[in-house]
Amino acid sequence: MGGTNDKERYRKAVNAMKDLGISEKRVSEVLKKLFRLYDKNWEPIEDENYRVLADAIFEQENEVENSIDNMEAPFQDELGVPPLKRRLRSQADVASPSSETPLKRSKIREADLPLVQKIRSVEHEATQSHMNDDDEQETPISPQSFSRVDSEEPSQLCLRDRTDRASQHIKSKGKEPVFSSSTCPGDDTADPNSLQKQFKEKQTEHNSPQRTNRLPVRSSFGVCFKEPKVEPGIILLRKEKFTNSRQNEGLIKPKSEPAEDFIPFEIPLAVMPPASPDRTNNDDSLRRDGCSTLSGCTGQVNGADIQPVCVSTVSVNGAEGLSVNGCIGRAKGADCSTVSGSTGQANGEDSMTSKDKQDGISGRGCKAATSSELANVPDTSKSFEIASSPLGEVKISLTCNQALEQPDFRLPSLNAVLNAVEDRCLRSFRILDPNFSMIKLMEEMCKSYLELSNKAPDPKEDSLIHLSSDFNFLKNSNLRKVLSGEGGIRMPTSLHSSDEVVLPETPSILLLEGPNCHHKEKGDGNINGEMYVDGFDSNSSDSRGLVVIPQHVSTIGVGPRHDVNDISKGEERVRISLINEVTSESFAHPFYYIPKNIVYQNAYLSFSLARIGDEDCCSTCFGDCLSSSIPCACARETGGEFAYTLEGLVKEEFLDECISMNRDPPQHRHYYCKECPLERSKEGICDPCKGHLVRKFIKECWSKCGCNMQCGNRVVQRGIACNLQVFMTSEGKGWGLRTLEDLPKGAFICEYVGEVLTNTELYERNIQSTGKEKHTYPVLLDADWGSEGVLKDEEALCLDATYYGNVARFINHRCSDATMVEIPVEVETPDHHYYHLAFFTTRKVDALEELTWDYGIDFNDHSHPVKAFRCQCQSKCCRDMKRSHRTKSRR
Ligand SMILES: C[S@@+](CC[C@H](N)C(=O)[O-])C[C@H]1O[C@@H](n2cnc3c(N)ncnc32)[C@H](O)[C@@H]1O
Repeated sequence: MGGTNDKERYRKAVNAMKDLGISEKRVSEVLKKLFRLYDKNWEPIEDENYRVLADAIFEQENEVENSIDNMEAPFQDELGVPPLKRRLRSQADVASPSSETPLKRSKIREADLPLVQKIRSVEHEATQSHMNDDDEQETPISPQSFSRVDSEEPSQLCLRDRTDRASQHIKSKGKEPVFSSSTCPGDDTADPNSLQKQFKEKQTEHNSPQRTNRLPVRSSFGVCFKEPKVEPGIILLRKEKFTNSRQNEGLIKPKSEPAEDFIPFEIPLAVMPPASPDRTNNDDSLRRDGCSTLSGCTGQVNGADIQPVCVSTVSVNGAEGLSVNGCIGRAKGADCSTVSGSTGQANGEDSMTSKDKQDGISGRGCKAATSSELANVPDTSKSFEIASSPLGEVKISLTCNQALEQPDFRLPSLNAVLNAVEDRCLRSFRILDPNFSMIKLMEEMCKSYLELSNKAPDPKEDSLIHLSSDFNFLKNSNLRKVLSGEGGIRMPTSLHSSDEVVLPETPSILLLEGPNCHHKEKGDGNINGEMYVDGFDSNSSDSRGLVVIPQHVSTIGVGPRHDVNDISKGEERVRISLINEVTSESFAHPFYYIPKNIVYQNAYLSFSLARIGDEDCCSTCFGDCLSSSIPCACARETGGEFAYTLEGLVKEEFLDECISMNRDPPQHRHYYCKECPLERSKEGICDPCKGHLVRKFIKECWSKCGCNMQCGNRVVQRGIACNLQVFMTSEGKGWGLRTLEDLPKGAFICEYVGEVLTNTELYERNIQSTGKEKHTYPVLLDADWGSEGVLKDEEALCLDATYYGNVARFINHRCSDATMVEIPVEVETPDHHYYHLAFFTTRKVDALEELTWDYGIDFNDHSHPVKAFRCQCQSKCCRDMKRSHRTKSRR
């Protein structure tokens, strides 16, 4: 058993199923069972163009889907069903009472009973055999354990049987129309040549929120994982080394497994150690001008496709000089060394892909290696191929450096990893499209990479992406953090207290510009012709990174592009331009411009009209409240007088009080929480509350008021009205905000906009920080924290403008005599737990003057583990003592 004949037949079966869009892995699993069932006899399996095989695969898939559909969410979690999809699924189920009931879904067609039953028997037998080698007795499975479906039920027709359809198709493949319109009314898949299309549609159907029945777990239909193939340059090692206990858990292991001699059933993915310079450069026996292939797999290569159980080195290509973690495809015409391991039995030709053969390079330069050479292959790093361009020239792989050697390391399934990433994306990047798929995204990346690498370089442009030949830098990089939604920095900052809070990072992966790109703090950033990415550690040999971006394009690598003529994308009433007259640094802030706050996830914000009592609105007012002789109810908050003048400025007295509070907080009243959310979120002992300034609020009219939008008591809600510009500061503060027009004292500039987070969410964002980030953008909405008993977490709110924010995220700090002061403003809700933080000028400000704000940092509090930044505010009253001493001594 396990001879060439078997291999050929196995391969044929795989190819036949491939035509139906079924992955080799799925085929292998089922084939293995059938093979046992039919006593290693191929005929019944091959009969009718593999009808039995197709039936069994589809049936098994139906069963898995059904059982998962019927599971409780926690179990679906374990299986990696994405929460969004789960939500959609349950909505769809509720919305469609007529859709399949769980009972119906769990049914199995009567016609298929014997086959399924038999397979189960075999599985059962094998399990028993696995559990107790001496126990050869078959435990009968009762037919009653399978429900029956009324095959006459019309509503079942469309839903039911891809099994039937596939079988019919197989029977008459290529000869006649298979799916008659009578099979399923409205079915447009009757085209005999479009089975692939049909399965694609199945997939769409699965992913569609409108779907009324089930959403699948990831399967070979749901997401097309790239089936592993042996590429030139892949070293195949023994699969035993890469199995782990988890994978084995689900396996049926009969006493003897002849089928495994030729069917690589167990490990679903190629495991590829990435190119290490040592290996590729020093080990000539394994490298021949481009690629080496070792095969040590017991399951082995036969022609074009293969091989789940492969361990490969890198395909290093000579031609383009590109290597992405060893995953760039072999350059055409490169030689190939093939090494056969002891049990693996590939010859050079067999291990070539079909494309290789087309290229006419099959076997050229291939040489055999011994199993001792194979054993010398360092095995410290493993990569899992995840996605690739259509022909496999570019691939993305995931590397687990040395992780596999760790005793506790458990190889997660790719499904679980992808689901986790998709979850993170849903949370962190607001990706709401249920069809969003990481795999597709990565495939697009491969395609784009390929396209760009094939494009003749424009001599005027230095714009091609240079990817590091070693992606190990991801280990330490911000890029990884950002892509995974992690990131942050511990720094002391709070608007107005010296409390240390943990702040999120700027996702500073980004991508410097053109040939001049450099990072000030990291030397010239150019190592081996590659540039540093902002935030990467120049001391680490791993720090080579991405350089994208041609000089003339203001864009970023991850996130949106920004229009330098209006970074607000037209979301504000005025345009907000951006300019850099100081450095060559491009604008590379990976944030989304939002003009209004948006809740991130758990923050509790309730804007119901019912909560606004008569005393908190002016429902009988008309026109402009400020023109009325008697102030309306909305002035109650400010002591019966409106805070704004008829000119729309904050009244001087009110403003001065707010300024004074900021300049000298100890002189003003503080609230002390019984249990401070800031302290509560820290680990260890919960320190007493350090106090929160009792602030003066402005209350604006709102929707329950009778006045109009031009009412003088609606200033902040009308949005930015003056001409602002984001500019590069000359003092080393990075980007800043300035006015392009003269402004009077008390003028509204903008509000601080960002994601509304709970204090815990902010804390969680930041415990994942790397501590290297340059800029941070959180503020606390803590004005009311101390006034209530014990604040629930969902009521302890913060704003974080790191990923989503408005122009205020560019406002720099200035100690004490800043040009702006922040004032809390109520608009939608009369209570103080959520409010808008609005900036007003503290004095007359001239055109082109920087707009600054006192963050309230206590630079002298040395208990802070990390200082926010070295203050460059240039104020005579600068509180950063070191900075001011240094400045004085230089004078
Ligand atoms: C809210 S951001 C302001 C915009 C920031 N300059 C930028 O380029 O994105 C706050 C960060 O700006 C920098 N910054 C703000 N004020 C500063 C000051 N007075 N001196 C030095 N750096 C300052 C610090 O890196 C701080 O973490």
